[in-house]
Amino acid sequence: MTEARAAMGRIFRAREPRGLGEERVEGLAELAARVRELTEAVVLTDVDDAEVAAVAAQVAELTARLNTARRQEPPSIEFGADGAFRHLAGPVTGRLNPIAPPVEVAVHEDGTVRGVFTLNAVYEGPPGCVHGGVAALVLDHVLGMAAAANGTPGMTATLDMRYRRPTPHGVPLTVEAKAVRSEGRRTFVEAHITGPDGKVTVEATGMFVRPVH
Ligand SMILES: CCCCCCCCCCCCCC(=O)SCCNC(=O)CCNC(=O)[C@H](O)C(C)(C)COP(=O)(O)OP(=O)(O)OC[C@H]1O[C@@H](n2cnc3c(N)ncnc32)[C@H](O)[C@@H]1OP(=O)(O)O
Repeated sequence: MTEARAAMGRIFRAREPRGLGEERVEGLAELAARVRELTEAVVLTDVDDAEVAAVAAQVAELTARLNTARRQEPPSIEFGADGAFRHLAGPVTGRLNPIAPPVEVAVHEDGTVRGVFTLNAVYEGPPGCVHGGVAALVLDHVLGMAAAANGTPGMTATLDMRYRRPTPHGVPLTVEAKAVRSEGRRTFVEAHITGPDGKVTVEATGMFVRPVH
């Protein structure tokens, strides 16, 4: 973990953000959670047209309120109080990003990254199933985290997916990733998603290339 932190620090030193502060993080995470609920409600609502129009007008007002003070960029990767890096506004694990499920991840001492998450109907592809591109999004992210946990963070150069069986939505899923080897600037990582029955639904391998600095 220390090696991973050093490597991440080297890459992000130039744009290491000021931390948001835990109180602000919790406030923004609460806002993102409410917007996630709103998004699901929009996808599933069956209220009448007048109510849809009224809610749309109210949501536009709320968006305008948030836009009265805007950052130039979303919060980037930073180190939390526990020393682990966190991607607060990322689209997979980011608690501050309403489009992130979010996947709750833990990085273990041996470099394995494990996450638990539930994808609701917002992420549907085929009826009742998670969209394959969303599964790829989740897997790419945890593969990247595992490359970083290995002390060899990098950009995704290749991503191979094997969709073994449909991934159901609305039920708890787990994801696990681990770096298997590094050669020069390249790190090879494997990952999979498991359904609630313990069966693997999707497998992925990724090759990550460490940027030159
Ligand atoms: C940056 C760190 C982020 C960490 C965040 C962690 C937490 C968040 C997790 C978020 C996770 C989300 C992550 C994301 O979403 S990352 C976003 C999605 N990925 C990208 O946008 C990457 C775009 N591509 C590039 O930037 C460059 O092409 C890269 C950096 C990949 C290589 O360009 P560069 O010019 O620097 O490299 P090089 O040409 O000197 O080649 C170097 C070596 O690599 C080999 N090679 C290269 N490409 C390929 C290929 N396609 N297949 C097979 N091999 C390939 C090449 O043969 C050579 O090997 P060797 O001859 O040395 O043996």
